[in-house]
Amino acid sequence: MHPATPDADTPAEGTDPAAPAVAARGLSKVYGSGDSAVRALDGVSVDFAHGAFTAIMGPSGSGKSTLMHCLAGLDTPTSGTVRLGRADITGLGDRRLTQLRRDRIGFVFQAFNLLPMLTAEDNILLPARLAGRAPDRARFDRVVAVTGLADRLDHLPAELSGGQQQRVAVARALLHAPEVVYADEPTGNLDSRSGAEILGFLAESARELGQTVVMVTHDPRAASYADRVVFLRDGRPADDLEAPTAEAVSAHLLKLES
Ligand SMILES: Nc1ncnc2c1ncn2[C@@H]1O[C@H](COP(=O)(O)OP(=O)(O)OP(=O)(O)O)[C@@H](O)[C@H]1O
Repeated sequence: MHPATPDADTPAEGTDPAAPAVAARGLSKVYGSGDSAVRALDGVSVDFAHGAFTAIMGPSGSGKSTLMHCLAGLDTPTSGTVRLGRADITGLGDRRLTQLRRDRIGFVFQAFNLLPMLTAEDNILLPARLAGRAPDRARFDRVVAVTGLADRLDHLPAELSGGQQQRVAVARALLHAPEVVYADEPTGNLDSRSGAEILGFLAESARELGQTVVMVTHDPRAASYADRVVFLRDGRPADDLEAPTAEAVSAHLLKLES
């Protein structure tokens, strides 16, 4: 299905299909001050296109998590701006940021953060219920179909494999058609088969649901599922690779680490 098709995925207010889904301009982040100051990001400008699946990679300490946290409104940059669609999210207060994360962003982290006493279905629906939104049934059915969870909906997390639990977390993140899904090492706790499944779902959600996905990973094989890899070094974009293969990603990483 084409991302621009007007249906349950109608973009939220403030989006502009012609503009990037997310744009960072001159983003810097300094932790601490004086002699102990660490410049985690050093003037990062990068765009993430609508419906693209992008991996962020780079050596340890290169600023990947800091960049993702600033893009997602979980951390405040020292300078520079982040736009989500047309909206500049830098400088928003805590309340507005919390609301924006809830309404317009989805998160998939390494720890699945499912509630053990709720079924898969109730876990997927929980954020919508907490936000007081009536869940969109058509969207729910589509997301459940994409994540292959139809016959697992009444299971508790403890009755699901790690891969299935992570699929529930992905479905939960995708349900409200967020403008962007941020995934931080989403396969870190999974065996390679379950990891491949989750990456397949993220890639499919970009292709079939028009979902913008930004993923931090250390794994060249994981990055090869993305449409593009942005490499960081010392808090700065160092390289950009389209249609990555695991081999090409490894070669770029080796070059960056040398
Ligand atoms: N809260 C913090 N206080 C001080 N320094 C920090 C903080 N968070 C990160 N840093 C520093 O900022 C730099 C970038 O960290 P960041 O976690 O973004 O890197 P990363 O590329 O995600 O690393 P890794 O691959 O090891 O997870 C590092 O030097 C780190 O030590």
